[in-house]
Amino acid sequence: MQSSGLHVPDHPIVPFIEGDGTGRDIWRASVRVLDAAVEKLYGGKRKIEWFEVYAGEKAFKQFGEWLPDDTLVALREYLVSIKGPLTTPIGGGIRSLNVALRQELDLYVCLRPVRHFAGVPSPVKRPDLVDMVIFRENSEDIYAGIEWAAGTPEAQKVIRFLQDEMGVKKIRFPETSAIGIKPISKEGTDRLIRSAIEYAIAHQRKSVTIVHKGNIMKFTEGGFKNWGYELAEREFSDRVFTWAQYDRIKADQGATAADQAQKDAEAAGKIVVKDTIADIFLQQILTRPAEFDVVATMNLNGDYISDALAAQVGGIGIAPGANINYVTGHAVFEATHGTAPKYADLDKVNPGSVILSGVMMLEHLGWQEAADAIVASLQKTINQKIVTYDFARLMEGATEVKTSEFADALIKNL
Ligand SMILES: NC(=O)C1=CN([C@@H]2O[C@H](COP(=O)(O)OP(=O)(O)OC[C@H]3O[C@@H](n4cnc5c(N)ncnc54)[C@H](OP(=O)(O)O)[C@@H]3O)[C@@H](O)[C@H]2O)C=CC1
Ligand SMILES: O=C(O)CCC(=O)C(=O)O
Ligand SMILES: [Mg+2]
Repeated sequence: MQSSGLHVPDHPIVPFIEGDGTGRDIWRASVRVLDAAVEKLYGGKRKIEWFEVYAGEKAFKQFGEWLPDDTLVALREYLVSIKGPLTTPIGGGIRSLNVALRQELDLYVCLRPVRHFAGVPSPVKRPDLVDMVIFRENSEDIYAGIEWAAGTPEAQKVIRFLQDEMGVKKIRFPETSAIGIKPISKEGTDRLIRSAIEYAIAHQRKSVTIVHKGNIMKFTEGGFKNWGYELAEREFSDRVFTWAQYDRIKADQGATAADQAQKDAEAAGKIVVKDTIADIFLQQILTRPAEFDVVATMNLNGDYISDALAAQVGGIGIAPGANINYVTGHAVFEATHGTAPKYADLDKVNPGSVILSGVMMLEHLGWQEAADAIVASLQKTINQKIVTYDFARLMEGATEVKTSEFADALIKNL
């Protein structure tokens, strides 16, 4: 990583974590597709040197540790890596290894593009109108896992502090409450919103929508919204038009003038930075998806929104993502879905999400030709109605194939 960006050798060493559950089936299939595309496009001049590193159940079985230090050393050293999903137990046990990796490497953006591939079955009438890119803040929020279990001395201590020293009277059942903390900072918000706007500029996107619940959580989610607008106007004044500006023009000169100012800004190619409260956003992505483009939001909202939006374009079997620190160059590519344990080792699930995460990785490396070839092959394979169970159950006349066979079809269609 240099100030001009990533400099990628022709044979980069890329660490991978296979993942738990269905991760095993998916990784085996995905790596073949990625290698085949690179081989086909660059004829041996370029090649990824895969380096297995361990996390999750495989690491615990082999080394007695869920996230060995060596894994973190490798991910830091080699900058760009890819992983399968890792299991997080519910209500106890280890904390999320996925979150730990994001925190350890300070991967502050979770980038999840959502687009439709023609022919993929969807629950909505116009899935083709969904073309959004989620920028999910990845290091803060209630998601950071700062919480204490009900009945523990720690929870009691925090509750007593809140009641005795902060005058809090709103904890309904103080004796039996668990307590969680939701840190949202200006720095965290600034770097996320900056990345979202820079992406929107680089990819000629029309708008960035800040999604928050700032009417209720005024200082955390409301802070995110306000800091977002301030950052947009401070750092991108000649490239954006914000709804905060709109409101000021409306207050001074009336609604017609504000409308005209936005129209003029759009005609000049400026990016509209707007905001939406999270509950109505979840309705509007279904009813008016074409109005949303880049979406910038906090960690928990982003988690929910990414699965919801994935459903609109065919589900979690085709939902890629990346965890990125744009300053250090560290990036860990991973699917939006989890380990789907009931399907583990059946060679059944859709490897599309990890393969498309690999496509994002190839783009990140600047190997655009190989990335494009995989996307074209995926579209061709879907056109042939060769799909895994998740699509087959919703498509007429589909040929249902296994994970490995889907990879075979993709390679054939490259
Ligand atoms: N980044 C990560 O590593 C993530 C890890 N997780 C972890 O994964 C575990 C399981 O979580 P869970 O909530 O069940 O969510 P999952 O995403 O693992 O699975 C939920 C459902 O999504 C569908 N699905 C998932 N993956 C695929 C695929 N590749 N192809 C087709 N369909 C798929 C299946 O639906 P159906 O049954 O309808 O066919 C599955 O039952 C948890 O421990 C969770 O913490 C969760 C999310 C991300
Ligand atoms: O860490 C986990 O187990 C879940 C993570 C998750 O759902 C996500 O990042 O989308
Ligand atoms: Mg999730």
